[in-house]
Amino acid sequence: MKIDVRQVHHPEAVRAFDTEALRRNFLVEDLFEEARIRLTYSHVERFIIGGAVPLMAPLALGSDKATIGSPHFLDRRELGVFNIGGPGAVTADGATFPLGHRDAAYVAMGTTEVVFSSDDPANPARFYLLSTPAHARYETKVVKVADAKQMPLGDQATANKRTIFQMIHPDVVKSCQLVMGMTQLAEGNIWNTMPCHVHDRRSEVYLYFDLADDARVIHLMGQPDETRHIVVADGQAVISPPWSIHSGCGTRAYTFIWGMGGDNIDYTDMDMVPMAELR
Ligand SMILES: O=C[C@H](O)[C@@H](O)CC(=O)C(=O)O
Ligand SMILES: [Zn+2]
Repeated sequence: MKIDVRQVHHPEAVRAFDTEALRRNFLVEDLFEEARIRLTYSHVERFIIGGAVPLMAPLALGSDKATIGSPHFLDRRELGVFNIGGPGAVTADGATFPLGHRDAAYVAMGTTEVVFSSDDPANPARFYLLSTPAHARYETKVVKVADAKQMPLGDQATANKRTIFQMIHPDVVKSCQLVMGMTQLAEGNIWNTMPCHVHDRRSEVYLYFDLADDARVIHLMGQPDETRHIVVADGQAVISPPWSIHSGCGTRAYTFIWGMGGDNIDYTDMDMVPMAELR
């Protein structure tokens, strides 16, 4: 198994990046390939960002000497799994956890075998994976989208009416540093996370999905006074370093999975950026 590696950058260096360099360093494309697990290792927060699309044969999550360096993927890590495809299951050390469309699972540190499967290869599961280093073993648990902590946000007038589903969150499941959930925009709404924020003590990854083939999200990144954009298609993820805003405007409504790691697990700990400071 080969893992694509992404380095970290000083924000002053990123100011000089052209479109191609921004995409090569911060956008994760081709996450979901049939019958494969694809992984990207980012030195930002040591996130591992992945996709698994099992067909007939289940797919086992292996480790990698060059990046992880432990015999098993989760020896010193925890894992969030979100199913954005058809019904499937994640099996952790022999215990099978069924995951329907948009359900999630938290997989505990110390799990030696993690296997992904689809119920029907004609309508395969699409598992989005986000992993961070961990220091303690908590409980592997399914979080059904119906059991998420829901938070309505935004307004139709500002085209940002949306629902936040907090799923891997201290109020729902215990984790070391991983905090994850999903944000669904209401029909006719296009903006996420605007007004925007930063949180220097935490990094974040956004995985955009539920976009038509010809729909795009114009994702905004960069320091608040040095913003850049990345044009994102369905099933692609953007890495947001601690110094970067993370916000987006779609050509129509979409859904995204956000995941954070870092110095605290307080979802509300954000430094709001005043509109007048954006450049
Ligand atoms: O730190 C929190 C994250 O950036 C997201 O949860 C924000 C988000 O989903 C939204 O405003 O739509
Ligand atoms: Zn954030």
